[in-house]
Amino acid sequence: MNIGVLALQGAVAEHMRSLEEAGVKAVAVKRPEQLDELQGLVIPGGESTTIGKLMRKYGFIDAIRAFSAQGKPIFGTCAGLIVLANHIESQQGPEEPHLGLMDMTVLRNAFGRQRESFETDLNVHGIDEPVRAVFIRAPLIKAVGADVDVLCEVNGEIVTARQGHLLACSFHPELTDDANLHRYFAEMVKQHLNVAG
Ligand SMILES: NC(=O)CC[C@H](N)C(=O)O
Repeated sequence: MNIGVLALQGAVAEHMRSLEEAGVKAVAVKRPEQLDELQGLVIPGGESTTIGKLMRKYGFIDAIRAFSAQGKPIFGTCAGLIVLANHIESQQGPEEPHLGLMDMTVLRNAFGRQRESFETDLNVHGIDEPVRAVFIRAPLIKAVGADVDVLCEVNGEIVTARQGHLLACSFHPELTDDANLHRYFAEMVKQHLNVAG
């Protein structure tokens, strides 16, 4: 089982390390053709506008939509969550969605004003151990569609959600040495492989 990490911009090496820690072979994805050999994909944190631009430039938008249409799991963290959302808002107003795969409204830099970054332990539904999370100019999920399950909230704000084979969190799980959320994602990929045969 190979899981790719979209390697256009952002925390790529850290996600690869966390996946290896979860017992999975991780691959840095630089070309859309590589997706054919992969069973799951992580879209890392970084800067969503930059990641979106590079995805358009290198032909990743249609390729990742086709990957998702096969039911292959995708995990977006922080900017990666923004890239997955079908509605994006910022302090300046609405923005064009990038992949538009997950039915949710996200607000960029939502924790940015009060505190640029912070670290905390979270209880995520479906994971027994606490998940160590680092928030860096993090987005929050303002609203989710009927098919989306909320897995974690901080002070009443949604920070982790799942829509079937799509998982998204507004923090950086890869900047800690706990790989609990990566193990959870690896399990989603294994389950899809079992169903797909
Ligand atoms: N740590 C992050 O990925 C921050 C996301 C970034 N603030 C954005 O809006 O794209």
